[in-house]
Amino acid sequence: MLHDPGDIHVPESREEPLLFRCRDISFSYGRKNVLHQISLSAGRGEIIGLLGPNGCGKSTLLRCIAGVLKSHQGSLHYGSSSKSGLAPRERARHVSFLPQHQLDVPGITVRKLVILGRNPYSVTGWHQSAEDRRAVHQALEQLQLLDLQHKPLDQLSGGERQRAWIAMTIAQDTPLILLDEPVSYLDLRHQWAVLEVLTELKRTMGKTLIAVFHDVNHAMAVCDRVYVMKEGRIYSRGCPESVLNEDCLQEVYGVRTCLCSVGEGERSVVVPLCPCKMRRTGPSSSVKTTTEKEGVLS
Ligand SMILES: Nc1ncnc2c1ncn2[C@@H]1O[C@H](COP(=O)(O)OP(=O)(O)OP(=O)(O)O)[C@@H](O)[C@H]1O
Repeated sequence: MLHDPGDIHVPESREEPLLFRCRDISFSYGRKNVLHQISLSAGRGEIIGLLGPNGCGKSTLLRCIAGVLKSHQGSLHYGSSSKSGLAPRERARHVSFLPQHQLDVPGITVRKLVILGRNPYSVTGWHQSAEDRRAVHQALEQLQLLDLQHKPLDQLSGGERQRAWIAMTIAQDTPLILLDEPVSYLDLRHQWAVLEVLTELKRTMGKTLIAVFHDVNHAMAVCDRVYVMKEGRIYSRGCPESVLNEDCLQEVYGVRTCLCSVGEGERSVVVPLCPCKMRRTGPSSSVKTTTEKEGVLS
């Protein structure tokens, strides 16, 4: 059962001006219908999370929003312009998009990759303006890549490469930034460092971000609103704390979870309850926590 009123055209009540909205987007790959009448909006300075199980259509939706795929039905608006009203170069000044998988660019250095993000602004070939240099330096600094900027991309680890692509996307300096699983290859420290960068982009520069997350706790921590998808439809949407509850996660992912408060109760985290095979079965269990192994627990 779908919980989302957006599927039946209920307008969202929003106080801030909308930066982006799409209405009734549908998309098929050949005969395979993947998106069914999706409506979504994003205000200025909002982080929107797209969540849902593998194959539910998140990347396809993001690619439709980016204009990489042309939806068969529905409308897209960036600010007051309809998507069809924007030339590709103009659109690239409005929307940047980091896909889930990137092409190999043999031999290119990190810095040169990030400079490519400035392409929509170049008027005289490859000459870089002071603004280009500032944006490139800032993106490299934000993604902690200054030390790696002259290294070829193909000599970096997967996570370093991911940060370089995010830096390129940020250097494009667009009001709307679309990110498909931006932290999927990153270690714990860099995951949270990148999430911090996304929050800063919103807070200090008023950027609007729409990002796919697989980790519901990432969405819980940084998103103002989330859209949870199931089988090509919006199942539920709203603020993360109210949407990402046990019932929703059970229904959408088929996983039992428990919502816990952390700190002084200012933040909620989702803890998946392990399936029976992994569950400890009592004192005879061979699985022990680190503290138990060290004999800290009696
Ligand atoms: N180029 C393509 N041609 C045909 N079918 C495709 C193509 N790309 C994706 N699909 C199918 O469309 C559906 C949605 O795919 P999509 O990549 O949008 O899902 P997703 O929610 O982003 O999944 P994941 O979490 O695994 O990245 C899937 O069933 C997938 O097999």
